[in-house]
Amino acid sequence: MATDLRVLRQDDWDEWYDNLIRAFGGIPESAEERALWRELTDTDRSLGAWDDDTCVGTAGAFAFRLTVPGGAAVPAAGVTMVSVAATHRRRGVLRSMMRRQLDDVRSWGEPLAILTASEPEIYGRFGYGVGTYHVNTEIDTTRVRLSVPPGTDDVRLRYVAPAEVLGTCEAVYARLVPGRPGMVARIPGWERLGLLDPESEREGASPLQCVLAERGGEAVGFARFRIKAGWDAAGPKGTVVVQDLHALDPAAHAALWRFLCDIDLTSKVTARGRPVDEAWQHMVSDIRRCSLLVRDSLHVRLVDVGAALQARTYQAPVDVVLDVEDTFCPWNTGRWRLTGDPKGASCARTEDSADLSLTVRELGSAYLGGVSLDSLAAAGRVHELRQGALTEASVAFASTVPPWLPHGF
Ligand SMILES: CC(=O)SCCNC(=O)CCNC(=O)[C@H](O)C(C)(C)COP(=O)(O)OP(=O)(O)OC[C@H]1O[C@@H](n2cnc3c(N)ncnc32)[C@H](O)[C@@H]1OP(=O)(O)O
Repeated sequence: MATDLRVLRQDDWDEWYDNLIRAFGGIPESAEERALWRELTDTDRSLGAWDDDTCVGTAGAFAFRLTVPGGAAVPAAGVTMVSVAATHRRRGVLRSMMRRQLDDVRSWGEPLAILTASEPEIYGRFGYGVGTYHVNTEIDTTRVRLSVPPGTDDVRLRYVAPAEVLGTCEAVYARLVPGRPGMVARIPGWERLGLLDPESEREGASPLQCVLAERGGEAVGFARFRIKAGWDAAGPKGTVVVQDLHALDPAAHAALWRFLCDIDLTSKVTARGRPVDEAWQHMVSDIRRCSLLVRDSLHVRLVDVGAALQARTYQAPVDVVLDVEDTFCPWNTGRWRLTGDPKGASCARTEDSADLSLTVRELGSAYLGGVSLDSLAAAGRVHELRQGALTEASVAFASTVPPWLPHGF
């Protein structure tokens, strides 16, 4: 049975989206959320697989700009809304969509494709590597106290209605994007996702609350969170469920975390998807009382190896020949000379002998500077062909600021 793969038409969106929702369990979203995803869907960049008149496969690609080491905002297809009907699974529908999609991304001139995976096992075969990790945490605030840096008490916190200060919060977010590899500049409408607050998804917690951090009347950070009240025989046992927290400086960061850890009638703070290097981890009195679960986050695929590698900078001088294997996108296969430093880079095809050999998947993992080539080599996934090349490249590819993607998509 052959399915027909075609670009999504506006009129087909409802059936297309229903296939996606069903593949994720079939629980309908609120009307507001559905309408927002419809608005955010770029139909010209989306694919549907059809069996006669029935939609059996979906895949989209947001037109993102991704911050890479050095601060450039590089076009990256944000692969999303991937699903195949359970009636048609494991017959190659996903593979056909990934084939068409990566060909499209290449034709659009976007050097990168990125995604957050429902299951990490799916996308490696298509050349994606895990490029960022994040931390989920649960802090026992009955036992943990924060030692905060100087200036924390100068930060003023106030409750505000989340929608009223959306523009202010977005301005804070926008200032952070260039400084952190892995962050994505907002596309229009995306900011409203952060305000979606259907009661059905709160799991008994309060409506969304927002606290703005200010210094001298200027916004320097914000936190959005919910409170899940709870009691047992010994008294209050509420949980603070953090949704977003962004701060422009260490004092604002500390003020917001101290506030969240200190709310009366709560004994726990939970936060998902936080950066691996977040400063609060070094302020707490007892790190063992803060469970830290590290998870894969952004999966990165170099669609155009040369353009991608020269779009970022390198934290130390590097001059290496990479022998790249890319079975799914063979236009990348071959030897590439990468020359770079903290100011810029060039990457072009070469006939020179190789210093390192690896697949495009390892390049995707190392690309944002959060996974070291050295550790990939220790796993047998990168091979050193010239002595010293591995250390040289590992040091150069690393990023002082670990990459972080603050949200899924
Ligand atoms: C970026 C995102 O949107 S992530 C969201 C992904 N979607 C979901 O998880 C929703 C539920 N799952 C599904 O809709 C489907 O099962 C999909 C999309 C994951 C897979 O679709 P299928 O059409 O069954 O995949 P297809 O038949 O093309 O498989 C291609 C290869 O991937 C493998 N594969 C597919 N799904 C999985 C999986 N969940 N885990 C491990 N391997 C998988 C297949 O075995 C096959 O391997 P091979 O190349 O070695 O033969």
